[in-house]
Amino acid sequence: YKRSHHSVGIIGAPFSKGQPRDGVEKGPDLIRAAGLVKKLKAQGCAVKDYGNVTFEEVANDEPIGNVKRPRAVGSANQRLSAAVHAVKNDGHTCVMLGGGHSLAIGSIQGHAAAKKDLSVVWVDAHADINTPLTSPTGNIHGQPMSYLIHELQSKIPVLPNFSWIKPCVSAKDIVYIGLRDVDPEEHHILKLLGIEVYSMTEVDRLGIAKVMEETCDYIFSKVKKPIHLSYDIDALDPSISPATGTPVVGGLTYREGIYITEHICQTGLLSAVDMVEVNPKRGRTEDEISSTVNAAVDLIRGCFGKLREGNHPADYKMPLP
Ligand SMILES: N[C@H]1CN[C@H](C(=O)O)[C@@H]1CCC[B-](O)(O)O
Ligand SMILES: [Mn+2]
Ligand SMILES: [Mn+2]
Repeated sequence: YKRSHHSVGIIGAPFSKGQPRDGVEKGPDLIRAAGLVKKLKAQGCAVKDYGNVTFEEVANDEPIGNVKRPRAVGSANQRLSAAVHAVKNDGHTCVMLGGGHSLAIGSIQGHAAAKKDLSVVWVDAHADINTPLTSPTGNIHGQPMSYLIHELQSKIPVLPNFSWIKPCVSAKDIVYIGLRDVDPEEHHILKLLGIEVYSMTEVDRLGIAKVMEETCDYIFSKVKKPIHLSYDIDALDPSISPATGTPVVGGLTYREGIYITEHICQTGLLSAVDMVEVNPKRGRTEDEISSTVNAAVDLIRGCFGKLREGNHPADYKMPLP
């Protein structure tokens, strides 16, 4: 039984403007209300909740090209980046509760500011790697990776409130798991950059255990880097997590989703995790909302040592008669 002490810093990022559906800003407080802090403490973690980042209102945030809400998204991510950097400087593993996936821009940027070279494991039905010029919708939650990857910077136009972003991830340090709805332009980018992808086809073909074994072999084949796990709740099958903005059938089972976090945890290299795209307004019933929120909580608990075999404190002593 591997004993390791987890120190967790939680940041709420109630932000929805990287995508068109209201409600995703409710994610952080819903996940807290489901008992995340108490449950992490109960499994032996030290937990500090840094509260929610406050985001400035941006008026007249007209699209640039087809890119929607660029000024609000750039400003929000600059604030989030500073908050994540501070949590890392305090020595915690950072948990960023979204909010939409555009927030990965600030989360990864702030993480890289503190830890330099990162490996990124992106668990998602989608690649979120459109550039502002390839995006079919202009929604920035489909683009966050493009602003972060060194090899794509020649393809990124200047955007207001985006000039603070410094590309910080190399294509070779990225692994995708769960892809099943990738735009043609994104597919071209993934192939062009030779990015490691375990789509749902590979999950079916190899099984999740082999996917995780190969993922870790791949990211550790060179020097071991701190892991940034960016988990979009829509990676899970909509039968488990329907309350999300862009659900896609044929997703990860609850068990596969948890296996991913258990496996990442045992590497001992998890340094930051995003849990994004929980949107209560996309749940048709309370049960759909609670199933989605509880899955998010359980995935985070798996990141910090919760095992399905059970756990017990290292210093546990059986009661004596
Ligand atoms: N249908 C996908 C694929 N590409 C689209 C886009 O770029 O707007 C959608 C993005 C989902 C973002 B999400 O993964 O953060 O939910
Ligand atoms: Mn997604
Ligand atoms: Mn996403």
